[in-house]
Amino acid sequence: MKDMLVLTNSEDEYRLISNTLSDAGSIRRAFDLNTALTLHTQSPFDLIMADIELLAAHPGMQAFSSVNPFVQFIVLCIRSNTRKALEAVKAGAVGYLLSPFCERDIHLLIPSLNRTRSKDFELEYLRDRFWKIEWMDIIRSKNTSMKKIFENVRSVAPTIATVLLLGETGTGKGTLARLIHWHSQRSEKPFISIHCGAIPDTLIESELFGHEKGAFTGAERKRPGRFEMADGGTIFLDEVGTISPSAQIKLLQVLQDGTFSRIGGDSLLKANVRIIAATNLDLEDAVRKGTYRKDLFYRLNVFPIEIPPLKERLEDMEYLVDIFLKKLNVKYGKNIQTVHPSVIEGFGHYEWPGNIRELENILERAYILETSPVIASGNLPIETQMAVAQGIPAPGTDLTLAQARQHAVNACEFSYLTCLLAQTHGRINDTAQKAGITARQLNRLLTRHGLDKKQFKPKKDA
Ligand SMILES: Nc1ncnc2c1ncn2[C@@H]1O[C@H](COP(=O)(O)OP(=O)(O)OP(=O)(O)O)[C@@H](O)[C@H]1O
Repeated sequence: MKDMLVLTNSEDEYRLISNTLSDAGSIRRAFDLNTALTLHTQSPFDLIMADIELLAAHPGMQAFSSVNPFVQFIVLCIRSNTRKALEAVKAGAVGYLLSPFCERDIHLLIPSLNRTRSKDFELEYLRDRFWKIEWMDIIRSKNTSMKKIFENVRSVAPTIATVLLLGETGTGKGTLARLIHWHSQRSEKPFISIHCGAIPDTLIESELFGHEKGAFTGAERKRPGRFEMADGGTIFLDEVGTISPSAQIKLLQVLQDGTFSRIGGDSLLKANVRIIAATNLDLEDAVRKGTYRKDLFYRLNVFPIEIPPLKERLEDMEYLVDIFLKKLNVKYGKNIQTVHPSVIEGFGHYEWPGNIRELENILERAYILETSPVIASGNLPIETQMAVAQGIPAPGTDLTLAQARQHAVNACEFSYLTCLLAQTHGRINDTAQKAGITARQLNRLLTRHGLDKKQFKPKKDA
């Protein structure tokens, strides 16, 4: 879904664009450049369709790009001004529409729009050189808090500062810890992760700091702990809020003096380890209640990063779905490229108590069960299906009847065409005949719904 802005004084053009692209995302309108820039600064747009005269072409595009470097432009321009439109394309616009234009002209621009966006994104980040290419998908976000988080990660990753990651389960704390490690000076050294909550109190100290032979019953051999294993690298202490009081003391010692000793050992060992900790507990509250050491909390809380739950970063739903489908296609080889737009929209009505992990799991299940090239709501768990159903406009919403009807028609056409194309393996003539329309009409519908017949061709065995 895109956030779009139409900058025009023409009522007809605005109406045509908003009707044609209503399914592609949210659309706002401005009548002059200043208002458009104010709206863009408040909440950056992905796509700006602007009258070339109001946009003032190059300077206008630069002003928008300085807020969001990935914003794309389509210029609207009268036929006798084609030269200006071409100049705008040379200056970076992805296309132009010559007035009077029609619905089909708008649809023809959409595939190049998607292509250009991802290429620009990659080029921007390659130029930037800080982020490693394999992490580019993860750091992609439209959400203001997440963008700030990635800026903070960029500042803190190369240092040795202790980082405390806060957030509900499944929000990506472990993923962020890895991101920090892989962008630190220690990336060639080990990243050792330990889930403190999963280890019994009696074993946690020995897991973290190791033990000497005979230190306790069953300690038949000397064993190094995770801090020794992580030497030179990073240790990730997941669920650090759960560790026992005596382990808290030992951890405090590492944070204060950089030293520790194995259980049953006398000698002090040096810890050359960067600590990243995570918790979904309210540690400040635990300190108030006296169940967590205040001095340890302050030592851990040097650079806190709070990750928002998924329901507060719904703008990223499409990016996340994209990442998971790519992974699933590699794992299961089915070549499912999309999730039905109504499903993505419906995801916005769900609470996501398990956050990104829950999204990943339900997509995997739906992927395995899906027999068409598009994931539809039928294979989702019932509570998610109910949320998706809420996204379908019903009487009483703020849509007009005409808009609600158009929405339903689009959804129906989309699922009908994907099922039929799956049956005919993307053969245009067969599909058109079964649908009772001409091949030309079918091609027009495919363009309108962003469907590509190649997606439906049977895969050749390797
Ligand atoms: N930004 C992201 N993009 C794509 N996938 C992500 C992202 N963040 C997390 N994930 C995926 O979501 C799942 C859960 O993430 P992760 O284990 O990092 O969460 P967590 O907050 O550490 O969970 P817990 O508190 O239960 O340990 C993982 O499979 C991870 O790959």
